[in-house]
Amino acid sequence: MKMEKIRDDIEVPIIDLSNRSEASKQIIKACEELGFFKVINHGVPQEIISQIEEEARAFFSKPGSEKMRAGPPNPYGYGCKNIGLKGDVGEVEYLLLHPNSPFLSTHSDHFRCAAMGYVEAVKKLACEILDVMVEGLVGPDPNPKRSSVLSRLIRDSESDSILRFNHYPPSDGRIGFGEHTDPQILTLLRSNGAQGLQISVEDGVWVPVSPHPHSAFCVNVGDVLQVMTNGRFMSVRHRVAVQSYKSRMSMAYFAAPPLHATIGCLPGLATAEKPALFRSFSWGEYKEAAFTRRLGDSRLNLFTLLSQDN
Ligand SMILES: C=C1C[C@]23C[C@@]1(O)CC[C@H]2[C@@]12CC[C@H](O)[C@@](C)(C(=O)O1)[C@H]2[C@@H]3C(=O)O
Ligand SMILES: O=C(O)CCC(=O)C(=O)O
Ligand SMILES: [Fe+2]
Repeated sequence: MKMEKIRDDIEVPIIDLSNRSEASKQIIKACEELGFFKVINHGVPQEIISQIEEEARAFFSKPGSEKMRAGPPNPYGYGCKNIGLKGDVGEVEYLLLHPNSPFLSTHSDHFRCAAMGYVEAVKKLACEILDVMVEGLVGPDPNPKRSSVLSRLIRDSESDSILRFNHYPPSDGRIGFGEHTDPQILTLLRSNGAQGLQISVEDGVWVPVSPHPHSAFCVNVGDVLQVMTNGRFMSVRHRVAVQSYKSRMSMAYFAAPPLHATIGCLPGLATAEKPALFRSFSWGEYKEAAFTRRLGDSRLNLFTLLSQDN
């Protein structure tokens, strides 16, 4: 068995969004070094968070037979232990929702309202973080078309963003969600006080992400953002292994472009010294590659421009 090491001397940085110019520098640094950071003073009302957390708790406390009625996840719906379609398993049950999908209509009005309210609020936050990132990457730009180059993809009415609720039982360290990268642009995660999320800083070396202070969101770079920043930002492998008598609940908003959007390096980030690392593709093409593979498979290498290595 591969030897593993846990490093608890590294902390995911906490970034205060109320100071935009400082936040911009800190976000760039975090995305280059760890691919993960937490945000506070993010503007998402606590009431909106509490409402959806309460609905999620109520959903997971229903009897199995009732939850099964919201499944199987093909790809949206309720799932238990099986993750994706290629045989990956973990100590987790989950609900995967596409906010534009009719699947939401199988839930109560309460649930639907709370989920839609939450999605609107986290979408706004994701867009703000992406605008701050672009500012840090290319400097302030009075042209809104250029400064919103990333957030526009998320605001688009055809954006393929999804919402995931995870519920992990108490455990002695078993794998709840195996190691993987998130395929989309950016992930915004909230969790209850039970720890379990770990990020990989090098092969076999894991950094636990401490349960976020009550008000924080944990944010991570997805594969698409790695491509759009020409590898400057890192889509980092992470996993969940709960070691607690408490169960862990998490909610992840995966901010994604529309299926037809073309994904390529942002203007100015590929240069003669650092040519584009990846070929362009549509999000639909990438998603198909992602969703037909194992959880831990690397997908970005399918789009790497190999000629650069030769
Ligand atoms: C095994 C898989 C589950 C996943 C689709 C995939 O084929 C590979 C990527 C997985 C992942 C990880 C991040 C998100 O939780 C997720 C919803 C996503 O977009 O990609 C899951 C997919 C899933 O659970 O269906
Ligand atoms: O539950 C968590 O903390 C993380 C889950 C995750 O990585 C995912 O849903 O992609
Ligand atoms: Fe993830």
